[in-house]
Amino acid sequence: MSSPKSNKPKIVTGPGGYILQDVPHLVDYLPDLPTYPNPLQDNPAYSVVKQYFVDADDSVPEKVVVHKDGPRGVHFRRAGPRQKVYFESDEVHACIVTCGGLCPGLNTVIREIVSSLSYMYGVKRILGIDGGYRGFYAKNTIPLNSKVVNDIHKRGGTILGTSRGGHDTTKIVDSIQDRGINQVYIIGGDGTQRGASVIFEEIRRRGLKVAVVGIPKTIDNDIPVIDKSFGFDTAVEEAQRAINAAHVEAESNENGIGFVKLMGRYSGFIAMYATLASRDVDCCLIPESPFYLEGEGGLLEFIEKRMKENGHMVIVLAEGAGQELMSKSMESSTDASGNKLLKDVGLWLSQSIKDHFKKINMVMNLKYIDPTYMIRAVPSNASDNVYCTLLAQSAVHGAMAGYTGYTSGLVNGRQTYIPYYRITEKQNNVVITDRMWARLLSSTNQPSFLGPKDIPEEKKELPEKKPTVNGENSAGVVDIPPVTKEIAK
Ligand SMILES: Nc1ncnc2c1ncn2[C@@H]1O[C@H](COP(=O)(O)OP(=O)(O)O)[C@@H](O)[C@H]1O
Ligand SMILES: O=P(O)(O)OC[C@H]1O[C@](O)(COP(=O)(O)O)[C@@H](O)[C@@H]1O
Ligand SMILES: [Mg+2]
Repeated sequence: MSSPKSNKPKIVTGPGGYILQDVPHLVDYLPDLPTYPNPLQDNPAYSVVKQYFVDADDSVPEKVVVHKDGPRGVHFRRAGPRQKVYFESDEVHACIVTCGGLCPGLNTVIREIVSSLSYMYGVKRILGIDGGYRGFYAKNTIPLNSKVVNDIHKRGGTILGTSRGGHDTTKIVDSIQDRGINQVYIIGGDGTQRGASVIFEEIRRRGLKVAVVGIPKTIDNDIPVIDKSFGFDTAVEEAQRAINAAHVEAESNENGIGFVKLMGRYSGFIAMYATLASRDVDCCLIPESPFYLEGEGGLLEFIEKRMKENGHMVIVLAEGAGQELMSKSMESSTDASGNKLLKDVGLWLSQSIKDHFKKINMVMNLKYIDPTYMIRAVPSNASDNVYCTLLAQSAVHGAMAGYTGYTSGLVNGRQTYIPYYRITEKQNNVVITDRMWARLLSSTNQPSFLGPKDIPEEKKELPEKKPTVNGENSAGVVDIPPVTKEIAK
């Protein structure tokens, strides 16, 4: 195991190739902290639960499908209430912040963090940070209690407000220290979790008794390790409304094309799942799967063929798809967080399709629907609400138990604590050589548009050998393109 005071990963190994990628704990750098009995043991809701405290040695495997002779592999610490806590109820001064883009379920997570702290641990002092990271030092705080958050899960967005950019570690940690905050709940995507990681490092460097907890939010589902992000199901469901409308328009017009653009900067999960769910989609285009327009095997040839066969079609496009096809001369810039701003591939592609049909002198009616922000702004659905609740409760149990520097996340259906480096090192992407994308291709009956040059070498050589993720090969991780992140303050 690495030295507890260092910022090296905490790795515990065991028999049979067992590896625990553990999360930091306050006692790693404050060894003499007192502990207290968990107040949950007197909570009537928990008194009937047979084993309500999680065993200290419980962990959750990252991969559930393993070869019979293979090692036990990587595990994460199981989330849940512990017998001893490192904070007394009166001592806790918590804060919650939401950062990055919107995602259905943000308000539910806020509500459930507040409820868990108040109802399970008797915490009375909870602050909302207004408007993302910069709210720590540039804005007033919002006092939160069960009454204030009672109804908020029925609303989209975040009652705390959010922002991009403005992450100034020193100012943020100064503010945490000055206000006497000792539990920080940070809800946000990949960028936010990177920010949380540096806040945690600074807090550890200063030797503060402050638990830093991340809760992963990403409508694009681009955060690795976790099964999926909260709000993703809601987004896929909401996308159905746009796809249905596109289908109705397409069917009702002569040679109609219904064309829907969905979110997905680098990861096409929303487009892929919305397509699979709908069954009305003839072609799905995502950032991970290159395509080309002209010539044999190109997109335009396929559209023409499908139109001649069916008289209408529906196309779903993720916003990050085909970016490389658009004019290089079009200026590309970044948002305040350093994320590359995308060119509008939807408008460009619909114009290219229109031009093509004009050229071949064929009647065609294209209706372009861009529901991107509508999908993101809705409240979360029932299953996401349950997910948000468990996520928030797990996050709170971990902080009360003294864990810090972690992201709370669902792994193979179990709540876990994941060290930041596993969340921030990679990005979750659709792996187009895996089974899920093949399922989509066979469902839409679209060509892959891939040439041999588009298939990674290792996939050509080792088609069968790679162990599957969750038994389905449904998602993979790739390195984040270095150009995407330049932090603007
Ligand atoms: N590498 C980083 N280090 C510190 N803060 C970061 C980093 N990347 C992003 N952030 C901050 O995290 C916040 C959200 O990031 P952003 O990329 O906009 O959204 P998301 O977290 O949803 O991916 C912003 O305030 C941004 O300044
Ligand atoms: O216009 P905004 O608010 O910058 O958001 C647009 C982007 O937000 C996203 O929903 C992802 O946002 P996050 O990185 O914050 O999760 C992308 O799909 C989209 O490109
Ligand atoms: Mg992001």
